[in-house]
Amino acid sequence: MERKLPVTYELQKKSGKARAGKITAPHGEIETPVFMPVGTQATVKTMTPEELESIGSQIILGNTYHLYLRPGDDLVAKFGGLHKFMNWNKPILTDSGGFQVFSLGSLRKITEKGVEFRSHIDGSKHTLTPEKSIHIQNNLGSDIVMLFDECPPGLSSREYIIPSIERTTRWARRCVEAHQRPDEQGLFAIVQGGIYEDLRDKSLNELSEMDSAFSGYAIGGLAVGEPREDMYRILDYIVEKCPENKPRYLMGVGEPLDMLEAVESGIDMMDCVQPTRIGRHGTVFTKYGRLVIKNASYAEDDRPLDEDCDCYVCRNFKRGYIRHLFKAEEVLGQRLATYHNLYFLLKLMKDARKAILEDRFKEFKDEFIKNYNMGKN
Ligand SMILES: O=c1[nH]cnc2cc3nc(NCc4cccs4)[nH]c3cc12
Ligand SMILES: [Zn+2]
Repeated sequence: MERKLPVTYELQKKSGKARAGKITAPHGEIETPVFMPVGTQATVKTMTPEELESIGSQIILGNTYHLYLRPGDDLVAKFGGLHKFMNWNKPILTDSGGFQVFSLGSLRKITEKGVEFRSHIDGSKHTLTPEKSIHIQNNLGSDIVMLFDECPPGLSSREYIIPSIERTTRWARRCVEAHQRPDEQGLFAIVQGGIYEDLRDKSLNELSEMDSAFSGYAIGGLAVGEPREDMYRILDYIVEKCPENKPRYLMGVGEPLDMLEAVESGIDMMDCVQPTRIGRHGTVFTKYGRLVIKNASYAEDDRPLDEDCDCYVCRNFKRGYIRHLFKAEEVLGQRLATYHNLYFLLKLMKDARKAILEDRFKEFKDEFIKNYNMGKN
């Protein structure tokens, strides 16, 4: 008989292809659409768990590659797993590490067995395999475990992608076999196929053979340098073909306009390092587009970062002050910009959810895009 999956999804409302729903995971419920802040090394950089909760974070991401290299998944397990180690008591999704090996590791070699690489920290040699990736994620104790996949470089040829999909499918079978806690940690599939509709079908069809093992489906292989219109075309094609009764997760997307396009195609979950990374460098999201706070024009500007934002930062600090903090290299500047950027994306998803529930998502999206493209700051 079909075993009960540890992560389940309830579709609550559709507005076009856009969906509002609720994910139930071992560490709590998640209202979707949802943005997932990235906590690479067991911390969402510069934020405390208390601050993350206060801005409405429902689920965060941990990186298997980083935590395996440092401090080691065995040590995290000794502390009772990642939730206890970092004092985050809501859901956590861990990625599988394959993508980070290629975006961070060096001297990589990909074989049927897995991926050989040298650590970006100390150059030590390692091999990550489907089994090893799943066992690390079992040690971390995340609510959602990602398959170990290959994300072909952006704009790879069909000749490269076809065999890559077939190996990723063989790896998927090995991940399902290796999973030690299928009743406690939900396993998500990752659909590949580049920018080719027929290869997206191929990947999804091969993974669907194992559907009973999957709590959700991720769309991989995007936001890796392909033209925006290709990403949108593929999303519009493949997302609605994923099972309607399971969450759909778009990996690596965190630009406001891309997020709304993804929601419109039927995506429920997204993650991206952008809001925290650009925040630390002084770029913030506002209703009217991005704003680079170190720009001299803001030196005497007594407006909040975003006059339409009701976050703690926008209610208490002016652009001139935050610019000063960045110019003086005061770490509070990085914290305030990060806090606001995360709040901005979390609120965008909350507003998108409300628009879907009221069946006016298209209007909501068009209005946001009109303002965001004004660029008047
Ligand atoms: O197919 C994928 N498989 C597993 N992890 C991913 C993470 C991903 N992150 C991005 N884009 C955001 C980026 C982050 C750093 C460089 S690009 N695209 C991604 C694709 C994948
Ligand atoms: Zn704000």
